Amino acid sequence: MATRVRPSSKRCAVIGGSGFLGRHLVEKLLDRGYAVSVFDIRQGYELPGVSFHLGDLCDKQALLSALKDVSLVFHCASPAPASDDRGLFEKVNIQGTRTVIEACIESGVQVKLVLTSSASVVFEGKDIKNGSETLPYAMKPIDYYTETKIQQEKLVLKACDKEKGFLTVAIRPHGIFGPRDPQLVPILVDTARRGKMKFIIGDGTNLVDFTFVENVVHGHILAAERLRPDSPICGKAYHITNDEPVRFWDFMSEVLVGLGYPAPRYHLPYILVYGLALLLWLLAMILRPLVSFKPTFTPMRVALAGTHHYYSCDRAKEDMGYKPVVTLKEGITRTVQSYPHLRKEA
Ligand SMILES: NC(=O)C1=CN([C@@H]2O[C@H](COP(=O)(O)OP(=O)(O)OC[C@H]3O[C@@H](n4cnc5c(N)ncnc54)[C@H](OP(=O)(O)O)[C@@H]3O)[C@@H](O)[C@H]2O)C=CC1
Ligand SMILES: CC(C)CCC[C@@H](C)[C@H]1CC[C@H]2C3=C(CC[C@]12C)[C@@]1(C)CCC(=O)C[C@@H]1CC3
Repeated sequence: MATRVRPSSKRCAVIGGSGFLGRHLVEKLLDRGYAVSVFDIRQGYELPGVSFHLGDLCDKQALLSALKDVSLVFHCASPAPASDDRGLFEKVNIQGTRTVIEACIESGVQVKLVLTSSASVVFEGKDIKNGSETLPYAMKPIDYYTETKIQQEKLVLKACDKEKGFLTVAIRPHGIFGPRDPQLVPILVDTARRGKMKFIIGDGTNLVDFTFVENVVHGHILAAERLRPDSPICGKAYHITNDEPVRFWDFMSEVLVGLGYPAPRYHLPYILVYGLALLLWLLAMILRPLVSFKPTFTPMRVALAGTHHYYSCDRAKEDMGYKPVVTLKEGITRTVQSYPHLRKEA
């Protein structure tokens, strides 16, 4: 009978480790003495202590070689929400996550899987104020990305099996920002440079969670280290936020002004902008075979910009001792400083 090697508890794998969150997670894991195997479709950087395994997470054989001798797996790979490609989301977030689960189970005796889910799995485009993890999954998710993140989270939590030694947990961050973020600040600045950030959608008082990337990393590592058969976190989902809901438009203004752009000033009714965004989106879908254009103000972005959506992280505080490690103010300062190339030229 073949003997199985018990994996080193200080070796872990980060699927999606070349991405924004993944790389921050890898850096913190290295600080904490872990050796890290990154699995991704691209190699984003080089670091001592990190081995890269390039491949698609839908390919089980490729995954199995990256998970060799690993007892802890973080899964934070996903296509970008802006890609709006239903087939790709289904393939990567649903089929790919099934493959990740199978590979984890086949690869080791005791394996822990920490999934990066999203707080958006309960968001339907209507106000959520201090939402807890007891909220039901969205019946009408706002886009394909969210639809497949729901399926992905369900798969991972359902797979938790203490008898088989396969332990899972899902972290639900919201609005991650920080140095090297490829979407929030770059899209915001691009919109400002094209002169489209003059307007506030709605009355501007809607509160939202924006979460500094290091707090999201902290939540992942706490979850990984507390994930044991006797722990209450097995098979559960946890909101990880900055615990400082902020007005969406105050946050945007602070980042814009920090980078030298004017803050938006004029108000437009939410329902009008949402209706226009929906029309444009439909038009883009119909014309897709002939011309390709990507509207900036998608229905999803307008819904996120014009409603309340902030979440309670009390469950993470109680079960994992979570507390944000970087304040919103400090997070914004560090983020703005990290983008000198996006500053408005004088
Ligand atoms: N950013 C945010 O505000 C939030 C993000 N999340 C979740 O956090 C996670 C990380 O997001 P973020 O760091 O922003 O995203 P990134 O796009 O920066 O990182 C994801 C990484 O996964 C890679 N990847 C995509 N498809 C595959 C595949 N088939 N096989 C292997 N690797 C793949 C990407 O490569 P490539 O770049 O080439 O596509 C990228 O390197 C995601 O699961 C996302 O859903 C949740 C809440 C909020
Ligand atoms: C054009 C402007 C109205 C908005 C510019 C900023 C937006 C690009 C971002 C504001 C809120 C962000 C957000 C996400 C992506 C970037 C924003 C839309 C997510 C959709 C990323 C993935 C998730 O899981 C949820 C996030 C919610 C907030």
